[in-house]
Amino acid sequence: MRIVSAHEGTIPISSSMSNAFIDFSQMDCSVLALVSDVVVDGKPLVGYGFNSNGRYSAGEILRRRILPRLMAAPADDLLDEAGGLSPSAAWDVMMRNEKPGGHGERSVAVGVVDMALHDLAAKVAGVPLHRWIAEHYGDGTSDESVFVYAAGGYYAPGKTHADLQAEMRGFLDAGYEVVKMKIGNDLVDDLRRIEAVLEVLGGDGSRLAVDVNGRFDLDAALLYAREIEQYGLFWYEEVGDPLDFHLNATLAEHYRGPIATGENLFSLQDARNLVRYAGLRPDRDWIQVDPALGYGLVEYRRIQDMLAQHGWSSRRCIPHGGHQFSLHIAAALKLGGNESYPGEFQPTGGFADDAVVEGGRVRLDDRPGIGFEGKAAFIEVLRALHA
Ligand SMILES: O=C([O-])CC(=O)C(=O)O
Ligand SMILES: [Mg+2]
Repeated sequence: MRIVSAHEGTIPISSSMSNAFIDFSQMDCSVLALVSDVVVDGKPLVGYGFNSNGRYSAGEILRRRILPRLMAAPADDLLDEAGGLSPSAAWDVMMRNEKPGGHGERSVAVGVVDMALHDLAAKVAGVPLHRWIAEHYGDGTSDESVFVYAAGGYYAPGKTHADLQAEMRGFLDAGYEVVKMKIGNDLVDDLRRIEAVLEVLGGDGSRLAVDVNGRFDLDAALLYAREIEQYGLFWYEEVGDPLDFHLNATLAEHYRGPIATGENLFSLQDARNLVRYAGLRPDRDWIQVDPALGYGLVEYRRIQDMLAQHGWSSRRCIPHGGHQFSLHIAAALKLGGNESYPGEFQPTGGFADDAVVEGGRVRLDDRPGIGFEGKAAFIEVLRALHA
């Protein structure tokens, strides 16, 4: 098989909300279609990818470096020994003449292509991606359903505590059991917001995660830690700068509850430094590396191998991003779960339109590949790329 053409574009996923570090008024996203020469029912199979959320589109890198290398490679360089499309062989091609370190947003560009390659490989095999992953990289089996938590609770102009409560109630009504909200703007107001959400959760802090988005210095991290420890929260997320491992290690000495971080670490090397130096505790903390932002699933598997060598279970990983790609990865690599954005980051965010969350878990469906075809508003955008 051969990739006949690559079609890359940028779409807005902007909104009026903000976290403690950025607003999303200018947020956008790279999207990609890889058209193959494999024809089924009179149509070529096409693999689709996009770059999760939270980092801007990476079109320049895709257009100038990554896609030209992919498209110039002899077809055989992208295949495995059995003649199937090999995302790991393609990874080596895409990363030719790229120095180590300084991963920046190159990892985002490679992640978009890696997602499309995996979508295509599974479609060629005629199976849902989780099955393809389980067969090629896993133990041959996937979890039938995946734990998901509902992420939201953003700051937004005019948003009241009652609005926040209504949002969280909506998540519970939709079948979620754990919810996440943003904190980090103002201690007094944040404590009131947390208590408002706890009211909706019947006072059960173990069902509420809070996310600082990297805003705090060490003093603020410890101050908030002292204030929120009493609630017994699900986790305290990305408290300081993603690369400030010392801050995280000091926090872990003082805060007994679970800590989550890693959504802004984009490489094996960064994830390894996190595990080596950030004081994370394999019995309670969570690693949130997002395969779409961090060089794709090929790199994410290397991260999983590294974690296993350091005594970490894959069940301690719950990727950031709330996308369908990670949902398949979570099922096939037996992760702890996956993020979900029931309301945000449209049209890319969320799972298939017919996905049902029950008891805080979502079942995988049988659509071939990642299954963007089951997400009407998004597949329309993706198909327009190669129409
Ligand atoms: O607000 C964001 O950038 C998204 C985020 O941190 C998350 O989903 O954990
Ligand atoms: Mg986060």
